Amino acid sequence: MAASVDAAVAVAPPASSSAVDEAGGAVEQARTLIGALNLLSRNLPLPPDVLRAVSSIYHDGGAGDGDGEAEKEGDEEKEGDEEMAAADAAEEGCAEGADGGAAEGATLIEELEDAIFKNHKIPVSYSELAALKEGRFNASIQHRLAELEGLPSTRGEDLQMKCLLELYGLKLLDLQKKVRSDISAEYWLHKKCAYPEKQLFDWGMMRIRYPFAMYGIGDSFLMDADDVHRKRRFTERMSRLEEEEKIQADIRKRKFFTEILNASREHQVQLGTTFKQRKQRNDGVLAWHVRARQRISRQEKSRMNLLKIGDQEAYMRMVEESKNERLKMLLDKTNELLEGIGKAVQRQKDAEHVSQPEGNEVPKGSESDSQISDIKNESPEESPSDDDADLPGSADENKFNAGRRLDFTVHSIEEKVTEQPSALEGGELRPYQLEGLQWMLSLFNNNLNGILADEMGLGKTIQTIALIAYLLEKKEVPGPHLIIAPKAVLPNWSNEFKTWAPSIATILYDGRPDERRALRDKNFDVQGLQFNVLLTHYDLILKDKKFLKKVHWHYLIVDEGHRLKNHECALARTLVSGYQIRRRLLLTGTPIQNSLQELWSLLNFILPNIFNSSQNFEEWFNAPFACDVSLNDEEQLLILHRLHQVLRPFLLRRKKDEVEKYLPVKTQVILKCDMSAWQKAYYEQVTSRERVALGSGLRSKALQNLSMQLRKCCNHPYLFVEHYNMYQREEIVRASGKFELLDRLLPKLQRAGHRVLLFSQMTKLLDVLEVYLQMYNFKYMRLDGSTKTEERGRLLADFNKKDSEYFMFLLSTRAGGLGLNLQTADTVIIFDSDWNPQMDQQAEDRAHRIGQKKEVRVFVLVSVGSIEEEILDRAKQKMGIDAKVIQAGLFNTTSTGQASLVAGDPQERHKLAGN
Ligand SMILES: Nc1ncnc2c1ncn2[C@@H]1O[C@H](COP(=O)(O)OP(=O)(O)OP(=O)(O)O)[C@@H](O)[C@H]1O
Repeated sequence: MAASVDAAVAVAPPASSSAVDEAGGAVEQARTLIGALNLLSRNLPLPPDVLRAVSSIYHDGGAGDGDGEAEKEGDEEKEGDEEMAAADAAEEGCAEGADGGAAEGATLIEELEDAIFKNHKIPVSYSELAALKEGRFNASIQHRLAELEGLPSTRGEDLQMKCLLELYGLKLLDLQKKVRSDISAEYWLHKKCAYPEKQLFDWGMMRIRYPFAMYGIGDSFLMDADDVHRKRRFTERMSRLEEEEKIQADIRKRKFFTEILNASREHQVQLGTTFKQRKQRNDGVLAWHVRARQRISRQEKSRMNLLKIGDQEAYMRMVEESKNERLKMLLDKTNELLEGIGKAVQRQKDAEHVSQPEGNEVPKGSESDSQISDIKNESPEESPSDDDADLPGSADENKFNAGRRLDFTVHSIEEKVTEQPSALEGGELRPYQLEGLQWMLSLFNNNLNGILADEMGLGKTIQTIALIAYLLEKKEVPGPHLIIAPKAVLPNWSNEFKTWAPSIATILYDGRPDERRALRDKNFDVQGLQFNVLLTHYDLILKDKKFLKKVHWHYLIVDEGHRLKNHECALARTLVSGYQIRRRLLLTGTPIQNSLQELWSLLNFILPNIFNSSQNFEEWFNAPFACDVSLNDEEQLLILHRLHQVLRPFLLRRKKDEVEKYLPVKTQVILKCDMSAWQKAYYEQVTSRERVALGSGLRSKALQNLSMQLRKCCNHPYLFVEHYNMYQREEIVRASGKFELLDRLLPKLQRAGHRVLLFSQMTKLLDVLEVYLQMYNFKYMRLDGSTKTEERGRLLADFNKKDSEYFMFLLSTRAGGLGLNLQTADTVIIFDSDWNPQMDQQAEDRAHRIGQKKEVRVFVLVSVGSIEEEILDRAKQKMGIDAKVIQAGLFNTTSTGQASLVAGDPQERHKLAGN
């Protein structure tokens, strides 16, 4: 205890000069301290007043200031031990040179401090304690340094050296601490950062350096005291680690984002490449489709071109190559039809061959002999028959040239006509007329019948007369031939026969019954027939069937053959069933008037064994005209071409602009006129009244009647009143818009030297017109259904004669539109249009025909806002069918291939004939 007190005294700070002034206080403090130490050495608790005094002394700074202390931290970490060892070493060194009780005194002081702190009621924080210890430690170092520096140099050399070493060692203490701390931190960081995944765990362990069990409950103060340095270091390290970690996290983040960025860039590049590839692929596919479409449309175009130029074989080859199943099916079906027709034709020819072995039909011309002999010498077995499926060439080839094969089958026996028969005296046949004659002769030679369908005014009458003359002259076929024509046309026929072939005996079988009986008595005598040709009209075919059917007619020629457009009509039935006729020839300028059905009826009439089913025909060929069948342009054209192939061998049609190049043109002008107030009132009344009538059930009749009444309104109101003569001259014009227009037009036409044909559907209107023309002193003639046959001839002759005084010819469209030659007129007025546009066209062509020298003007009068506008529209539609079927058909001889076959390679003929 004494030692402790001494030590306490020894380590007590030396008294300064100022302290001397307070010496009393210091003595007192020393006493207090000594008393306290005595108590403590006996393990007695410090009374509160002593403790307070000691505390106050201590806190006033006296106790710890300048003390050279050394800490003992037995369980401290290595670094702590090293520090303490260094401190101890320093203290040991000092002890040798100074008094050795200083360390012991310091220990007592520490114990005293600890006791004070233990008994201190106010808790001392860990940091305060740490700071206290640190302060004590530093003070002892400073104290020792001062001691060492203050030592006299007179001591022994060894001691002097030791003291110097200690002095330098202590001076290096701070540096040593710093170096050690840096090295350990670096080492730790290096170690920890090498295994970043362990960091969290290690950090946790660092924070809980010792297990809690090592400290007793309530030893938190102690724990804190132990950890003070460690925590500080840890705090530093932590902050460094955190910093490092932050940097690492930042680096990782950057790396991560860089990777993401790179990946996204890579992805973008990849996407770009993929898009590029996909685009390339899509572009390729698109380009392929475009090319395919272009190829298809090119193919379509070239197929259409082939169709248009009529190269069926090349066309069909292209269709075969294409993958168009629909076209193939159409071709196959129509091919079947063509094959069927071809076989039927062959059957008919064979049958005729057998039944007429004497063969009037065999050509006798020297030129044709060689061509025909082969066929003539053929036995029936050798000739191509319907069941000869083994015609040369592959089935495909047969399919490709089915049209040509049909053509050849029909016209297999050819006879070239180079000059007209000498009996034809009236003029010289034009080249196309000679071709027409040759075509008709070909049908005759092949035991077949046909339709001569040249445009009106191209000389069908003359060509027929030429055929009859040729048969008489070259074939020794004198007839008898029966020519049936509309009554109005009979005089024309009679005149043409007289003009062109006066040597051919012709009788015009017409007139009253007694006149006809007289004719029969004269010409049908027991020795035979006294005529070559009998001309009559349709009515008498029915009326005088009893007599006429007894004759074996060689040729039946029906002019205006479209009369037979209904194969069920009485005339057709009578001719087919009641008459003995070997050959039939139809003449018509308008083979199609309304529908394809009509055309089939004509074909059925001329060749009933071949065109025996309208069903197939219509099924396949009516499609382009049916509203409910959807066909594209090519399909329509194809069907029309196939139809033309069927028709071509049996139908010959030439158009004026093709063959009569010098014929002046015909122009049509539609003149629209307003109706007068009177006409409009009537028009209104008719429509409202008929509307009421329509409700009563008689719909179609009412409609027909309505149409007729409306057309009357459009023409003239006088058609509704009885005594129009009572009106004044001006009234007749003012009452009708069309008359007003005529009133302005006619004087001009007359002054300009034109001559006018005026056609109307209504004879009553012709009456009104007559009144008007008389009022104005226009010279006119009139022809309608009531005009007698002999009178008609005279009228035509008077009108056509040179310097005729007649300015106008009034004609009813029905009676005057057919067969008349009125080419001395150059103006045609269609006062009211027919529902059938072909009727109007026939009327127009009375003037526009061979012999016409001037341009022909056609004026069509139409009342504005009336039914007549609808009639015009309908007319256009109907003309469309005609344009498709007939006009586009190239039914001239060159396009039939017939001419080319005649002139062509004999091998080709043989090939087609199957020989
Ligand atoms: N080769 C010719 N030389 C001179 N005139 C001709 C010739 N051919 C025809 N004609 C004349 O042309 C006119 C019309 O001839 P044709 O009456 O035979 O025609 P079409 O075709 O029968 O007419 P439509 O169909 O109207 O009855 C007639 O006056 C006729 O005399």
